[in-house]
Formats: sequence, C-alpha cells, structure tokens
Amino acid sequence: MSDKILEIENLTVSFEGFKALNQLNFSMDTGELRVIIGPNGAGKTTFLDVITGKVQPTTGRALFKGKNLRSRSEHNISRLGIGRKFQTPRVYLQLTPRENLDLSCNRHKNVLATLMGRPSGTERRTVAGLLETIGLTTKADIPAALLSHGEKQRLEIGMLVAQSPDLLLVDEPVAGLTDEETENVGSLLITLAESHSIIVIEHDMEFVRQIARQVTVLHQGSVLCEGTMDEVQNNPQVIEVYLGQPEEDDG
Ligand SMILES: Nc1ncnc2c1ncn2[C@@H]1O[C@H](COP(=O)(O)OP(=O)(O)OP(=O)(O)O)[C@@H](O)[C@H]1O
Repeated sequence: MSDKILEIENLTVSFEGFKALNQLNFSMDTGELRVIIGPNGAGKTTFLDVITGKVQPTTGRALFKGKNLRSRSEHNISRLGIGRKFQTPRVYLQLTPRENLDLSCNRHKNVLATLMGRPSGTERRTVAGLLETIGLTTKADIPAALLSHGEKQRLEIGMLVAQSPDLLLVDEPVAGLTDEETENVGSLLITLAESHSIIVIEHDMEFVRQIARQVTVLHQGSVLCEGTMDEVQNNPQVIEVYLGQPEEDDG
C-alpha cells in the first residue's frame, strides 16, 4: 500500500486539441491539506474533474490509494472514498440542517425512509457531532433556506464529511462569503484536516494564507511550483504569471 492518497502521472486532458492539462504530475500524502491556486484557465477544475471521473484523461493516469481511476464512473469513485464539494451549496433548502445531515449519513437508504424512520443512537450522535463541528447546533432545526450563504457552505461540507470520504475535494468554498464567514469555513477545514486528506481550490489569497501549509500552483495545465505560501509567493515565475497581478489592498 502506498502512503500517497493521490498520485497523478503525466496527465494530459485535451479538448479538441487544446490541452487543459498538460503532462501534469502531482502527488499528495495521506492526511495532507493541499491548496491549489492558479490563474483563470490554469486547469484547476479540469484537475478535479479527472479525479472524480467526470473527465477521462487523454494520456497519463490518476491513482487514488494506489488504484487507477481510469474508466471508473463518478459513482464508483465516490464509493472508493472521494467526495467533492462544488462551489454552489447543494443542500435541501426545505429541510433542516439536521435532516440534511441525516440524509447524507444514510445515502444507502432512500430519502423517505430516512425522514420517516427513527435514526439510531449512533446516527444521532454522528449528526450531533457533525452539527457541532460545522457550528450549526443552534440552527439544527430551522429550514436550511434560512441559513446564510456561509452557513449553507458549512452545512454542505458537513454533508460531505457525513459520507466518510478519505479525500475531500473542495472547490472555491469562500467565493462570495463575508470575512467572518470565510474565517469560519477556514477553521472548519483546518479541523477536518486533522482526520481527512483535503484538496482546496481557491482564488482568495487571504483565505489561502489562513489555511495553507502546502500550496500547488497550476499554470497552463501543469504544475508551475509547489511549496509553502511564503515560498510560492516569492517564486519569480509565480509572481509573473499570477501574484504579480495588481493586488487590491483594502487594508
Ligand atoms: N469541456 C471543455 N471543452 C473545451 N475546453 C475546455 C473544456 N473544459 C475546460 N476547457 C478549457 O480548459 C482550460 C482549463 O479550464 P479549467 O476550467 O480547468 O480552468 P480553471 O483553472 O478551473 O479556471 P477558473 O479559475 O477560471 O475556474 C480553459 O482554457 C477552458 O476554457
């Protein structure tokens, strides 16, 4: 068994000749929290699409816990232990946070059975623990429609965790959030990183500074550089292609 949770080898994805990913190599240890940054069009979304089976590599391969992901369906990959959180929250707005989490803990049962049935003691404890982790205990029983955007993001992250994935893929979790909500989501991801491997794609550099230990910079479908936030920020190539863009400084 490899201690790498993810290994990407010479991965190329071509869309009608255009290489969205170009001979990309990447690896990540089990238990790591990795942030991926890069300018628009660098290939970040395509990278996640390959890992989740939405897009097939043209050449190269992606291994999850040593298993080749080629030709596996998205469903199969999710069952292997990869969970993805998209940018927009996808919670059931008419249900409460507790009910949303109940459903996620019981993906194998159908929706009606979950809502009508009584959750077992273990499930209740799991849901109560998750509500606490995502900071929604006091709002557990109001319709999710009444939650703020940041609270919905945290709920959806909780719903993902409820499915016990080994690797969490989180796409721009703080887009459109207030500073306070951004910090809450950051703290949540740091807490979850104690027991999960996590990849976060993010544009918000303040947020990246809050959570990142290792940062990977993508550019034109390949890895431009990797390192700590300080190393990445001081890399002349990165400054040129990405961080060198005029910064908005609001103090
Ligand atoms: N299905 C597709 N067909 C053709 N081109 C595509 C397709 N999907 C992505 N691309 C192109 O591949 C490149 C990489 O796109 P991708 O969405 O992965 O970048 P990104 O780093 O996520 O960008 P952003 O930060 O803007 O979301 C872009 O130039 C995009 O236009």
